[in-house]
Amino acid sequence: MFTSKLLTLVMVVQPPRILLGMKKRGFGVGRWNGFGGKVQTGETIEQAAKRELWEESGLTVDTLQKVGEIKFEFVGSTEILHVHIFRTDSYNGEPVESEEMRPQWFPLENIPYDCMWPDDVIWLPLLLQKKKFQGYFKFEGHDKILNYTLEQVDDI
Ligand SMILES: Nc1nc(NC2CC2)cc(N2CCN(C3COC3)CC2)n1
Repeated sequence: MFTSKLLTLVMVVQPPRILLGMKKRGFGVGRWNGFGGKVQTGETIEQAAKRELWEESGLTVDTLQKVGEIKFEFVGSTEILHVHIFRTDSYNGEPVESEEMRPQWFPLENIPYDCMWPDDVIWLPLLLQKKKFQGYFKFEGHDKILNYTLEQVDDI
């Protein structure tokens, strides 16, 4: 019996650069990532994505583009992480460090994949090409991908 945990992830992309945050604590600490977190009762997934982006980076956005969904399974756990992934090219404010994240701009030609979750190098290029995708990754621990599926979709 698997349970599903709804999570959000927002990638702020302003070619030729992408905004990432260094996770300072908790799940994924020490890795660069987009901004996101849990979906609270009574909010939509998109509202949660905007809230978490603001809480973690200080940025507000008018619109988010839904670009993908990825489910993550971990050997030995019955909890599936169901991550809804969004992209935005425009935002208001300036990025500020939070308790959770230290934001930094990176050139799209030099994304620090070695210091990100191992799945990112597989799906992030699709996001950057403005493709929509659906995926499933099975992890052993936090560093090893045992297997995965990733398909482009017309609607997500
Ligand atoms: N890029 C990327 N990869 C992931 N891979 C799976 C872990 C193997 C997960 C992931 N997120 C799930 C965790 N979420 C945290 C913020 O509060 C919870 C951010 C988005 N983000």
